[in-house]
Amino acid sequence: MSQQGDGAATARYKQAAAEWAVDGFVQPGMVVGLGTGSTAAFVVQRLAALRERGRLLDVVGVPTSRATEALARSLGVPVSTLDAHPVLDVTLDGADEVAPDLSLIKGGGGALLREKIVAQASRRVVIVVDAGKLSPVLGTHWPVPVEVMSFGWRSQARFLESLGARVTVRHGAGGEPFLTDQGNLVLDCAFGPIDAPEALAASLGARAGIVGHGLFLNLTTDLVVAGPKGVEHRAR
Ligand SMILES: O=C(CO)[C@H](O)[C@H](O)COP(=O)(O)O
Repeated sequence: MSQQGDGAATARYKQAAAEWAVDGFVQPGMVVGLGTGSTAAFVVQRLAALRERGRLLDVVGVPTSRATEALARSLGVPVSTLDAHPVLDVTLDGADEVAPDLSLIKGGGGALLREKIVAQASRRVVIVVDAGKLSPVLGTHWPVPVEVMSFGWRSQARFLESLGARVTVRHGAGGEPFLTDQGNLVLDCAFGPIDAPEALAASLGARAGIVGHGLFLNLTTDLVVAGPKGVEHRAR
């Protein structure tokens, strides 16, 4: 799932931002949260390329999805678990939409729950994006993914509609309902521009059956954004 499309220029910006972030934030011996999606894949590829040059050999990654774990293993990047490393030095991850205060919508790849767990366990959360992800107000360009248990999911859909969302059940490429790594459904909730994300997050967080949502508030410590003018770093 991709909002802006993955044109060649967008892919180049994602790669440039990912490489800048790895080079700038990953130090020898660190335990690094590895996000999910095409930008996070560039992070994993950079770590693998540096390993091939004999650098960052003792860095260990904690993947946020089975897909990222498979990629890291295939490229020879060592992986571990959050249980083995309950506090991470830094996490590098992408995002779908980034507001000026560095709050985010995430979960386009369906890994929102593990991504948030890993981000909350990290001393530093570095979000890596192409400039097309920047937005004046969360919700302007992207729905909020909400992960729900399949038990009673229609009840959650009605609840989300009562909050003002247009709700779509996410499906996989083959037309089957998309299931997260936890076996849950994702309801993509188009709210339009969200005036009060904290209040919305509180409502979502209080509802039984909702196991996670893609509003990432007060988690980003650093943003690395790449676009036609180059790479820019913003710290919160
Ligand atoms: O939240 C995510 C996955 O759950 C991704 O970080 C987000 O969807 C951005 O993806 P990409 O880097 O492919 O544009």
